[in-house]
Amino acid sequence: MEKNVKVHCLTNPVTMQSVANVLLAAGGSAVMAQDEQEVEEITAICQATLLNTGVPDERKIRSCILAGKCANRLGHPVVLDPVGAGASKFRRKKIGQLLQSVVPSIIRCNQEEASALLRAEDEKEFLVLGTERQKIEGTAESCQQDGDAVFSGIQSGGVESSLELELEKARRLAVRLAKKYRCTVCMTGEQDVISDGERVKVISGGDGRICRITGSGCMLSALCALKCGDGTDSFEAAAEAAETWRHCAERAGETVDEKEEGIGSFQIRLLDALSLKMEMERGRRMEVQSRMKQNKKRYISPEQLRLYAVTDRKWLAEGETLETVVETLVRSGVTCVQLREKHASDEEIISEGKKLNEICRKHHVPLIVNDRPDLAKKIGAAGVHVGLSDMGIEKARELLGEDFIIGGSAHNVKEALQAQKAGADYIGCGAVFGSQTKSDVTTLAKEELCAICEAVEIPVVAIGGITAENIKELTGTGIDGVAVVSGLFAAKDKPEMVRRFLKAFEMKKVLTIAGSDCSGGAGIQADLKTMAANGVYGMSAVMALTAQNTTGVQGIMEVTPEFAGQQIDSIFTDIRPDAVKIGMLSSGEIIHVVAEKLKEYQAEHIVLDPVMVSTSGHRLIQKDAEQSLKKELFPLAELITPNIPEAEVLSGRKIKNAQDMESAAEKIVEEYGCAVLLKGGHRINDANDFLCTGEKKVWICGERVENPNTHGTGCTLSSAIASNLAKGVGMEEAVQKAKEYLTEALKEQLDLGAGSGPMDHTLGKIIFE
Ligand SMILES: Cc1ncc(COP(=O)(O)OP(=O)(O)O)c(N)n1
Ligand SMILES: Cc1ncsc1CCOP(=O)(O)O
Ligand SMILES: [Mg+2]
Repeated sequence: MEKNVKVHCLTNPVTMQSVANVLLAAGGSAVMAQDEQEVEEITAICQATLLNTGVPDERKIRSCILAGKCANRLGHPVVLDPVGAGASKFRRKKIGQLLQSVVPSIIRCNQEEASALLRAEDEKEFLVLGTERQKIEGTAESCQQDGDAVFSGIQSGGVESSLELELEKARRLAVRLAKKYRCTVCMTGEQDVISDGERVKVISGGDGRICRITGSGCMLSALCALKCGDGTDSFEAAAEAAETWRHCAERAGETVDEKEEGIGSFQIRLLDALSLKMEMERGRRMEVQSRMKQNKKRYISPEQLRLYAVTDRKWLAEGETLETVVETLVRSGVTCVQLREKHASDEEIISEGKKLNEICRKHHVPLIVNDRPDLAKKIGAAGVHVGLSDMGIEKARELLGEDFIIGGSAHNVKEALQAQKAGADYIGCGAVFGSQTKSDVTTLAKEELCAICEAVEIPVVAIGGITAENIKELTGTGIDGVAVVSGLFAAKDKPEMVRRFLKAFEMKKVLTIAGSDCSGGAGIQADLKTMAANGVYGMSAVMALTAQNTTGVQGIMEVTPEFAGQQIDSIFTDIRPDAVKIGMLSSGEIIHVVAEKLKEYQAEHIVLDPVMVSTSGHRLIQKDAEQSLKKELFPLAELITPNIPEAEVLSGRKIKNAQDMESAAEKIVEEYGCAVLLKGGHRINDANDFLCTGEKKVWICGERVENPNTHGTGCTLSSAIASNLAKGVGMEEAVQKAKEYLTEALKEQLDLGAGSGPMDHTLGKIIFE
């Protein structure tokens, strides 16, 4: 919050004081007026209006309507908290009337209230919510995670948590309500769902104790009003408020001493957490401001360059205009916009630029003007992009001073370093995939792009022919974002296209289904370390605990098949993995459950390390389990990674040399239909593996590293391959990169334990100190 935002609160008598305190703690202030004779005057001197219908009566609703209409006229944001909207006919009617007269920016409600607001129109929604809802229809709301004061005394016993809707239903509910009232909905519950009808954000975390506090929902509504009172887009404001509130609840929960303190202390800690968070943010903001002042430079962060939309009217469909399309794109999540209209006159660029600038400013997205520093200045844009045949960067800086962003183009490392030296704030590199928008371009090789990213300190964006499909080929190049013309402007469904582009930047998630190695060198421990080092988010479903160390295995305790399945359910129903690595599964029953679950969830990119025979030749799983593995899991795998003894069992052939390896791998591919990476190991060669995918047969050569500590190399290799596949890398490159990672880990020469020790999965790098 930059300035002290005043929120006009028409509030709930039960929570009036809490609302005032929360606004003060968050750095704003509350002004409370309710009489019809003064509400409009007070609305006008505040920056936001909060309509909490609280304990409604005719006069209160009339005042809410007057204040809401006045705020609408003045363009001030209005937050509506329709307390207990479905609890009585009177409430339903009065809140309905209010919504006919006032356009809210945000409706902050719980799921019951959301349904009640939709109910008049669509009775079916209630049926979808199930019988539990019917039990309380027309009565009070449940605990509802936001503890609204009015109803905290009349909860209908025993139905609280069973009233929570499944997330998907909650999402649909929020989207429908947002569409119906053309506003943002901030719907609290087990998880908070924020939607403006197009965008949806789900927020989790917090602390269950918050629902035992009177008025926590009212306080959140006040935070929503405060956030949008400073001009923040209502969707962002609601999401920020809900995130802040859950964060504060978590902090409060952590600081309450459960033995000594009760719910009263929790409430105080909640306020403490809020004020401390705001203090910290204020401190950080001042630091950034003073840094910006010192540098006197407009700063563009790598995040702001993530999805950079570059205009070209030629891609617009009938009925579309640059303004409507840019508005849709930035609302959907585009992070930067460039006005690039090669055939427009100066006057047209200035007038179009001013309109786009307004839209971009509203959504806090920088507008950059192509080629012309002079026009960027006239428009008041955030910056300019100049190429090699335009005005040079130094000259542009002279003209614009230190406050404008300047982007430069580069096609090789030398040009990139020159642009950086000349004072560019970011670099655009292309055309990475050719282009139908710009004809006079040469294609920039991926290797050159990697070298540029490595060489410069400033952010780099790739440009040219980038689509939601081919963007994954840019994974691992080091770019900070992509600049896109036709891929966005010619898209039919633009919000969906933005979502697809942004998804490419999301952190990828990988699941390991394997056994634990308490000594940390192999099994799920090695898998998780490998995933972290390879930049993906690791998750694990533990199939067995082993007591082992570098000298051997001392004990095994399997989980039950039911529990094995339960873990996989927990993972897939919340954080869907982009790839799965399967390691040691010791019984046929567990293998069966794993196969069924992976089929049920249609898991992708399954890499299976068939831990059947140790490198020394010992069988590690029972015969029936081996059959289940072959019959049930191999057909689901994209790749299996046997060592030589395992490949001998699978192919039924002896493997004595490289040629035997090739024919054994081909036989396995033929029989089981999945790709095979046959690991050379010390019996044939130390570092070369044979990859056979059916279409392609290739030796993947690696560097031989003298290191006796090889505990967990198989787990590490397969996890690294799964991580690469999750990032969208093709199979051959995924294997090649995984082998390089393994080589580096071996080269660290970690030497722990009495036997064959583990590797250093961090490659000796400490990422936080
Ligand atoms: C982000 C971004 N990168 C590169 C370019 C290309 O600029 P330039 O080489 O000057 O070519 P034109 O766009 O002027 O045709 C760009 N515009 N944006
Ligand atoms: C301006 C520019 N510079 C290199 S390629 C290009 C055009 C990119 O357009 P598209 O994304 O439609 O290929
Ligand atoms: Mg140019």
